[in-house]
Amino acid sequence: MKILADENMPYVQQLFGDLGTIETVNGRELTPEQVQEADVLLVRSVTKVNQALLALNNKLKFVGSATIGTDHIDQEYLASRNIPFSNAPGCNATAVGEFAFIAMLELAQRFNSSLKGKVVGIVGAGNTGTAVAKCLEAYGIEVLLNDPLLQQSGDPRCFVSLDTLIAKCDVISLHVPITQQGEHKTWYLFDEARLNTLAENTWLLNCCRGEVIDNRALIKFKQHRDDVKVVLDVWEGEPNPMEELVPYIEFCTPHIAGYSLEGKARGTYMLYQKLAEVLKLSVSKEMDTLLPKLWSEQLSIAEISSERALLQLARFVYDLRDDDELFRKQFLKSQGFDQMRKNHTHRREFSALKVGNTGQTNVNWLSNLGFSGVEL
Ligand SMILES: NC(=O)C1=CN([C@@H]2O[C@H](COP(=O)(O)OP(=O)(O)OC[C@H]3O[C@@H](n4cnc5c(N)ncnc54)[C@H](O)[C@@H]3O)[C@@H](O)[C@H]2O)C=CC1
Ligand SMILES: O=C(O)C(=O)[C@H](O)COP(=O)(O)O
Repeated sequence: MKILADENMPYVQQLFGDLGTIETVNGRELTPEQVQEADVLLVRSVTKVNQALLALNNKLKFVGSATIGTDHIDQEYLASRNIPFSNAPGCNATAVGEFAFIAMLELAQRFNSSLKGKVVGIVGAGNTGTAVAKCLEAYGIEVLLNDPLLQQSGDPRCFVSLDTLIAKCDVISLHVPITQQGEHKTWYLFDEARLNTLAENTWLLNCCRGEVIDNRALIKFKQHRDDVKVVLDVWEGEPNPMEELVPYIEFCTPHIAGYSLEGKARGTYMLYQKLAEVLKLSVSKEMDTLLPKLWSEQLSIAEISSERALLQLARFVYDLRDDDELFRKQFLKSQGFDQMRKNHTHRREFSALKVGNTGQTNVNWLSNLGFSGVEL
């Protein structure tokens, strides 16, 4: 069996090695000729899987995408050819949640403000949006949710309209899939008109898909609204963000909010489980055996005395400033955006850090934030 896998997918050899021959490929440049002989195709978000890509292949038994988003997959076409497909829902939700939380702490530090006391609005309350809310609520932040689809489906949480969220929130974090049709389409959800409704001093974060914000309109908006601060992990026209936009953005990253080691491993592992199901094989491998041990056995914390101390702890896990600095140096170089993604050192999730309480004060809330080993 020939298994074609994106070169940026960790643990493919360990999980799929027994099942066939693995060939790794650059997912962004994959051609129909390369796919021709594949029995299994494992991709990430940069590969458009459609009729054009699969035109020469008549033996494909499974397509898997180790991602949450599925906008790069023509699922209708796969179904028409009876090719089973699976993505990896939720695989990197914790990574995105922690990324957005850390970015908010960084904004607070940069603008001599405090995250504590702000109201945060989450647009899209699925896996990633809920993961952000979990971090914020552990830290005692008030969160408002907007998700008309979940609201209509009877989700028992409390929801507000997007207009109310914009009016009431100091911080807005976007977590919707990209959709181009229907009543709740998200393409340019934040267009010029909506950007102009943002309250003074709003912080806006986009960790979902670039086109949820009209990036040209954002440039125009920022030219006269320096009070609004923006964090972008995703960009319209990836891998080529608009050059004029970058100077207006506080923290720039190349679509790596979901790049925790655990998140990527979970993505590959979920595809392994799905392929085993499709091929009727038993699942013989455990995900936990893939990951390196806990990152630090013990970090004893007397107290987190201030938001600054919390940011120090967060930076110990992931220092967003490093990626931002590299992004500004690299994004205009040929392949700069993709090289940064390819070479990204996977950060660990909070759960990889074992935090010990010295008993002097109550730091139990850190376990709600996701850290391991906090004594209760
Ligand atoms: N930057 C990154 O590295 C990553 C980006 N993503 C992106 O984030 C998106 C969301 O991921 P998840 O939360 O896991 O997906 P999910 O499917 O669990 O949740 C998305 C939520 O958005 C809601 N929604 C859809 N249209 C909406 C609208 N117009 N207004 C408000 N809510 C709306 C849906 O009802 C759903 O509850 C993915 O589709 C993907 O595009 C996901 C993972 C990593
Ligand atoms: O899961 C998703 O959806 C994402 O956006 C991915 O985390 C992005 O990573 P790649 O699949 O492009 O490596």
